Amino acid sequence: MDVTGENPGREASWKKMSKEELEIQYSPSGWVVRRGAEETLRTYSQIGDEATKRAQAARGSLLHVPYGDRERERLDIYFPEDESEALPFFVFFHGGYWQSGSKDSSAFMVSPLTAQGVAVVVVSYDIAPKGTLDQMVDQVTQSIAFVQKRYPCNEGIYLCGHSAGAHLAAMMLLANWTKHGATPNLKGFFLVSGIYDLEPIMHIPENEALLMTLEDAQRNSPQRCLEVALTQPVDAACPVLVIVGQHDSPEYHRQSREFYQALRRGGWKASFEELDDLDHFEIIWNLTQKDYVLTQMILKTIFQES
Ligand SMILES: Nc1ccccc1C(=O)C[C@H](N)C(=O)O
Repeated sequence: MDVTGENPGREASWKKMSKEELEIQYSPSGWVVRRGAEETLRTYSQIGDEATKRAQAARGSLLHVPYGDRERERLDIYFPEDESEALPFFVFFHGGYWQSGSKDSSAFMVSPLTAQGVAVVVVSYDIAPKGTLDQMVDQVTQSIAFVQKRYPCNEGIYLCGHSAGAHLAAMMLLANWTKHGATPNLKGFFLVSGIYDLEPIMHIPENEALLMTLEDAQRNSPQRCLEVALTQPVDAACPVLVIVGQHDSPEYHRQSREFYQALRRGGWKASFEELDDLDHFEIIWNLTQKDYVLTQMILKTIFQES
């Protein structure tokens, strides 16, 4: 029993870490097992670049569509052969610590999903130092409202984010849609290897570009917002999959598990999946493959087979 009556060791677990240990815990490439860190990062961009080139070259896509006035407020839409507008839409937010990556290297899942009749949207947003976290959250909200307005007959909008992108997607569980003029038909969330409490990030070198204050970190932490807001899920039937790789660091595991638990307490239909023998990067680049366990999980959720 914890004598303080508080959650035993929870916040304390990272607050007791040295700066060096925090930096290690929050460096995903330091935990990979099959390649070196550098080679992993290279492979990740290579696979992303190639998948995106292939997807963009195929017919049936709308590229660089503006969802706002700023230069980075652009998205790509990839359609299945059957170009109906009554399709499920899978919207993807890339990772890269809110300071790297773009839609032009993140279209990993286009081929296996469009082959099954799902439209895929890949979104760019203003990464740091140009964009602040508040702006990124706002842009992501705007991009989803845009998809809803443009395709009002959609058969569901499914949000997926990786790493920092999982954070942005998770913030959408708490979004204020009235401000954006459309309530999206959200039918599912896939949160892959994400960060849901931003406070530890203030203490690692990545914050030099983000320049988060404690208030910024707290306001943009879905973990904290869920715990304090006590909002009911807009749709209690909407599945939220919190997914982490076996070879993600212990802090990434802790973040995913605690966010999953907060979702459950908040009444969300959340599930937690640890994917066997995968690191922070393989977990997303494998989405180029139709037989990959996560590709199959996504398709099952969209087409509701159990
Ligand atoms: N999470 C990511 C997602 C996509 C691309 C990079 C990252 C990184 O975290 C890079 C970090 N500088 C690393 O070395 O682990």
